[in-house]
Amino acid sequence: MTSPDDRSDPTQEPAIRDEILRLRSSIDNVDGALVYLLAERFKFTQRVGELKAQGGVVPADPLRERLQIERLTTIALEAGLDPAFAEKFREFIVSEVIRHHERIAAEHGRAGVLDTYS
Ligand SMILES: O=C(O)C(=O)C[C@]1(C(=O)O)C=C[C@@H](O)C=C1
Repeated sequence: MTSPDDRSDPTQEPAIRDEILRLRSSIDNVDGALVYLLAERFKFTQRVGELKAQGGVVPADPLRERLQIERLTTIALEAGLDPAFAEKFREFIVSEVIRHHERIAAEHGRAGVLDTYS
């Protein structure tokens, strides 16, 4: 498959160009893996959202998030990643999950109302 990067020629200098193109291929692999991993994560959180709605549990869990931040800060430091960036990334994903949970809870609520009157 051709990616837009294959068509973007960074420089005429062959040695530099070749290394950049090799690196871009590795970057594409990592980006693809991240998308697959995120899709897996959202499958798990979808189920958590359904269970929370079923059990009447609120979407956000601040204690769980505090533990996530502690754990990911340690991992980021070990891995040589800026922990502030790791936290921004976690927060970005978890906010989206909470939005999904809220939608699932609203749908569950509506289904509950329909059940009552059916
Ligand atoms: O673990 C949960 O309770 C979840 O709903 C999952 C999750 C997450 O995406 O990791 C999302 C929202 C909560 O605030 C905490 C964690």
